Amino acid sequence: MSSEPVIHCRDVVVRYGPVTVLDHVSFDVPERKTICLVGPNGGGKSTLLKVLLGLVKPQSGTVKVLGEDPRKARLQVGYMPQHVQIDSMFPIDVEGIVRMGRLRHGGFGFYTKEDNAATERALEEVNLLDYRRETYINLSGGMKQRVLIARALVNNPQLLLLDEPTAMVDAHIEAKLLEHLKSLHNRMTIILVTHDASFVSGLVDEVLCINRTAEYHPLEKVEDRAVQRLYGESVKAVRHDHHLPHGHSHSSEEREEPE
Ligand SMILES: Nc1ncnc2c1ncn2[C@@H]1O[C@H](COP(=O)(O)OP(=O)(O)OP(=O)(O)O)[C@@H](O)[C@H]1O
Repeated sequence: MSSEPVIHCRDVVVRYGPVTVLDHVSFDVPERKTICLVGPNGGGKSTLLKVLLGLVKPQSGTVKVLGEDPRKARLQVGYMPQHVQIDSMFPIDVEGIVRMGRLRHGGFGFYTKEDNAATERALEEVNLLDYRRETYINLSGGMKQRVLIARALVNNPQLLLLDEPTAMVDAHIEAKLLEHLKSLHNRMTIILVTHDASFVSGLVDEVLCINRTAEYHPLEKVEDRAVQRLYGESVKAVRHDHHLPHGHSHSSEEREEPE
């Protein structure tokens, strides 16, 4: 592979009406790095992910994903959103959710054999093949999260974007997700947004702090007080010790998880 960065942003400006959300943001992400995005609420993290997905077009600046315009690179980018709105009157199964990741722009219609095989592989990867016919909305937070990861992986992407992947799960599920991300680390470039930065210990190569601007900080620097003032409390939690805090919990709804 070439040494071209997987992500290249130069002087990217995004405004919503009169409000500048990203102000001359410039950074590169080299191949097979795992980068954590941290920053205060409203700092522009989700907007930056949308720019990388080609969903938000900057007013100015250059964005290249895998050397292309983000919209062209879209099929090589896996995306796990924070939430998926599923109407409870529309009982889509696990397989249906994952297969959605195979939809091409304007390509509604029948799924091919390849689509079905890719769906199966992705479900196997997250160990949920036996749950393929279960109704998605009935699953626990941790299982839903794994289904969404399978959907993000279904095109065997070169770049994986995860928006708050631990937002709805308990500490033991976090630990499993961490192990899974470590296993993907050698295969693809990973960008993850998190408020729960203790989760990323031992996984991320660098932290990209976003607060209207973007700045890389090596892990050891983000505990610096000046950095914390700029980018908020979330930065504080990035540590090198590789344990998850005991009793740390986001939800009590978990049911027994398949290993
Ligand atoms: N579609 C939109 N129209 C107008 N303003 C928006 C839109 N999307 C986001 N914003 C505003 O842009 C700013 C940045 O939002 P963004 O969601 O990117 O931040 P964030 O860092 O992801 O925040 P959080 O940590 O709370 O998820 C916020 O002030 C938000 O209210």
